[in-house]
Formats: sequence, C-alpha cells, structure tokens
Amino acid sequence: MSTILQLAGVTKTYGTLTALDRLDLALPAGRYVSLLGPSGSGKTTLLRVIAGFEEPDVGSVTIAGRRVDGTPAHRRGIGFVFQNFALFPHLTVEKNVAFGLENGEGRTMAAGEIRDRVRAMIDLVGLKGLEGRGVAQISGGQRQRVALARTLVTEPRLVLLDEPLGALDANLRMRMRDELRAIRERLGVTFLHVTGSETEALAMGDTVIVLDRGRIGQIGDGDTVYNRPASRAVARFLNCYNLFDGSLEGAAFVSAAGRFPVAAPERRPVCYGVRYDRIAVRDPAAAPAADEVRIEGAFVASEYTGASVLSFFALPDGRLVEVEDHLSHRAPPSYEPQRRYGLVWKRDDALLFS
Ligand SMILES: Nc1ncnc2c1ncn2[C@@H]1O[C@H](COP(=O)(O)OP(=O)(O)OP(=O)(O)O)[C@@H](O)[C@H]1O
Repeated sequence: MSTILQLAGVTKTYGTLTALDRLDLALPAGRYVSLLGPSGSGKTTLLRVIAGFEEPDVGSVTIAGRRVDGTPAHRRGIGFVFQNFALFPHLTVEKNVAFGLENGEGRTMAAGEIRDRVRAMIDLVGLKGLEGRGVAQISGGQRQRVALARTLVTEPRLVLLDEPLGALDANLRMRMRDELRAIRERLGVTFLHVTGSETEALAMGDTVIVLDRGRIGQIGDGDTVYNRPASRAVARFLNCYNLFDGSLEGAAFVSAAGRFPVAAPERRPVCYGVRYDRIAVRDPAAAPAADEVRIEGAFVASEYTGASVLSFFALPDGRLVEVEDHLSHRAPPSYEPQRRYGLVWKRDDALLFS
C-alpha cells in the first residue's frame, strides 16, 4: 500500500513549550484515519504543520512522495474541513462549492466542466435539489456538507478534518459519521480526522492515532487501540479503563485497591487496568472463580449513556470504580445505593502497564 503522508522527526516548539516532539508518522493512502489525544497533546499543531499553516522547527513533511515543508499551503494538494467552516453567505450552495474551481490559483477549467464536477459533488454529499439555495437557507448539517463538497471538488489527495462534527447536535453527528466514511470510500482519498471524542475516533477510523504530549502514543486499528492500549497514558485517555497504580509483589499486583493475582509479566508493571465493561457486579457473598479477581465496592450512582449504563462504585479508600453494562447484552442493572457489591473480572482481562 502506498504512503500518502510521511513525517520524519517533526518538532514544533512555541517558546519553551514543545507541541510536537520528534514525531515520525507514515499514513497509508486510501484510509480513514482518526487522530485523537487529550487537550494540548498537539493535534491542531500537527494538522497545521501538515497543512502548511505552520512550519516545523526540525523535520520533514512528505505528501505523495513530494517533500512539502517550505511549500505554501495552497500548493500542497490538501483539503481542509474545519468546525467553523466559513461559507460565503451571499452565494448559493452551487456557487460555494464551485468557488475553489473558479478562483483557485492556476485553474483554467472550462465552465461546463466546472458545472459538471460541482453537480457530481453536490450529488455525492447528498445535497441534490438544493443547488440554488442560499447557504443561510439550509440546515447546519447541510452547511457542513457544503463545506465538505467545496473541499472535495478540488480533488485533494489528503483531506484534513479538524473536529468537523463538533458544531452538530448528537443525532446529526451520528448520521454524518456514517456519511463521512461513505463519502471517503467512494472517493478513495485519505481523511485525517481530528476528534476529541474517543468513541467517534474508534467508530470512524480504519486507523486510529493517539497523540500523547506531542508524540505518537499509539497507532493501530480501532480494535487494537481499544483492547490493547499501548501505555497507561493511552488507556487513561480512552476513558474506558479503571487504572490502579502500584507494583508487582510476587505473583500479585499490589495497589491501594487490593492484591490482584497476575500471570508472570514480561516487564515490571506500575499500573493495572481493567476495562469498565469487563467487570461483573455480584452479590458480595459470592466467591470468585479460580481465574477471577474480586474487590468490593459500595454502589454510588448510575448514568445512562444511550447504548449502555455506567455505574460507579466506591472502594474503601474512596476511589471510584466504573462498571459499564451494554444494554444490548442485558436488561438495565438496578443496584441499591450504599450497598456493597462484589466487583469481579477475569484475571486475563486485566492489562499491565510498565
Ligand atoms: N500559537 C501558539 N503559541 C503558543 N503556544 C501554542 C500555540 N499553538 C499551540 N500552542 C501550545 O501547543 C500545545 C499543543 O496545542 P494544540 O492546539 O496543538 O493541542 P490540541 O491537541 O489540538 O488541543 P485541543 O484538543 O485543546 O485543541 C498546547 O500546549 C498549546 O498551548
């Protein structure tokens, strides 16, 4: 598979702050890539460096085999879609989409060809019939599609999307996720999509990149990142793991929450993680099976998140353990406030981080 984007040793500092730290990255062509990371981890800086709005202090940026650092943004063959997409309010949907083709540098496309390409793109993003509307007379989701069509019509090889769904309500956001994936597949280009939402990143990306303090914390398919986060920092960011700091003592990992038996680890772990949805809630009198780990916690509260229920249990030292019940698997749980429960998971479901 060919590489559409390659970064080698890219560093970007602002004064004493290192936003990107000797970052290496190679992206295969024709993929949906989600870029995820905590606030301040460098996501926007990375997009700006790729786009050419910022130059790296050190390192190179190569797009489709051509080194582009030092090349102005508009000559890099990249498209952008941002959250606050500024459409031209006085122009129609069709004119907005045509803008880049009619006004782009060095373009000499015949009017008929422009019209055909614009119409085809409007069709592709699902706006057929709205060509003549002003962009003030269409919905937020439709405006988002105009912004996308306007970018895609110039046939970029790489499209950078910075929180493009951030301004949409939850329902529309879900629909647009599917549409963005479908549109990308039809065009066969690479999308690099920055999102603050781990569920969005895991749901949308063929490849998921997690940035951690200006470096790649992990890159892999969504399943791998979700099931096997590469570090404590990545697991913490995914927001679906209970993490216990501690150390190995013989055949157990010992933390303030208890002694958890472990299989012999390769390296000395300093953190033990168990995913919210790997924990079963049992009667406190029930003994665990030989391959299970068990602690006790008092039920505090539950929170519905749509497809699942998240329940919080307080351990004796006051820290909270989170348990997720997927509603497709069973009826919603009902726990008694303050009552103590056994919290049980399989020993082999736990992850150790060194
Ligand atoms: N123009 C700038 N001048 C100074 N510092 C900056 C500038 N742009 C970004 N930074 C700093 O660089 C670091 C990375 O910022 P960046 O915006 O890339 O993070 P991010 O992952 O996109 O965060 P968020 O999710 O909050 O948007 C932050 O600490 C930020 O304060």
